[in-house]
Amino acid sequence: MQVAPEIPSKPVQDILASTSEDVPDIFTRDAGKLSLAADSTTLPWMDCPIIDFSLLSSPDAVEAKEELTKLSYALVSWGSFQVMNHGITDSLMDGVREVSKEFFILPAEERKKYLRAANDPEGYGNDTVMSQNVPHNWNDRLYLNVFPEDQRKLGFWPQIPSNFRGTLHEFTMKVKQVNETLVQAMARCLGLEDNSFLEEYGDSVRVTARINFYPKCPFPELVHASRTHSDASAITILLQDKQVEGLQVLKDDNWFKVPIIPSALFVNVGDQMEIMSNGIFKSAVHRVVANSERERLSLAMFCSPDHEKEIGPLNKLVNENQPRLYKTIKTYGEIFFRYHPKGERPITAMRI
Ligand SMILES: O=C(O)CCC(=O)C(=O)O
Ligand SMILES: [Fe+2]
Repeated sequence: MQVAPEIPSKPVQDILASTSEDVPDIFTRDAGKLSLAADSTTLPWMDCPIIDFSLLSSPDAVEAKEELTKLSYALVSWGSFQVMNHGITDSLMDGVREVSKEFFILPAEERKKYLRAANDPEGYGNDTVMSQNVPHNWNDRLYLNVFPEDQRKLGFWPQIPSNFRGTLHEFTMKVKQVNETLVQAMARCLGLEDNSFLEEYGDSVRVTARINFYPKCPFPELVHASRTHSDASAITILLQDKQVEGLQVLKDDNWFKVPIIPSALFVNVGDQMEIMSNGIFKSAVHRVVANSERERLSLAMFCSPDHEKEIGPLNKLVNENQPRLYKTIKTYGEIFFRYHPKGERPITAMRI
């Protein structure tokens, strides 16, 4: 498929600084269809299981089984859940939030050094948009390949603050461990060998960090902070803002607000796990709403199979009662970037 040309945009912060308009129209293209602000006050809170990570590998078989049952429910119903006792300290989580925030509030001249190129997601700036009908997100993000280490393009890694690189590295190594344990538990949920999904990852898990900064918006009901989407990953491990909500998850056609649970990580199933599980686990459809009072920061760590690895529904999950639902695919990340910028959902094109 031909890659459509990108419709260029600057970081939201810099557009705001250079215009007299409250909300420029590149952000409000489908404002007629939006009623996000009204929704946000009246929507119910998401009431999904909180998984105690430490119990997933408990030597007490009954305890471990109970936690696995909770996890199974979360994976097939919500496609997302909160995780406690994951082994990442509060001080590391605060540290990574802190260095991220420090980057986003640097003067434009300094931030500019890390701007991404057209049609390439890696680096700093607004997301790629390829259709005049698709609004830009009210979101500046820094998108970095963080693992394997030889995939890092350090030119995009901020030098200020000086502890940015070390802190993100430390956080990445911890997230990698959380991914492994969770993906093993997810295989157990389906009665499979622990490493069934990890083997599909190929030589190594790929971790991409997406640090999201959502500036305050004078008319939040007119914009998307992040348009409705599901992630391209196998699973996403998300560090939410500590104080400002905004993330919402879709379940059975209804939107739910995701609460902030201090010390917890929010995990969602991405498209590649939905494909590998032959549709048993649901990739979570979610969005983020803007806020007029406060800016918001989040850090999504996308854990995915190696780009060169072909993935598809696991053979053990395909049978007469469960026919194969998805094609075998490679480099899903690239497929994602052909569909999402046009406002389309890539996973629907992967169905047989
Ligand atoms: O900001 C959030 O809470 C979620 C961000 C998100 O969905 C993403 O980066 O893919
Ligand atoms: Fe997402």
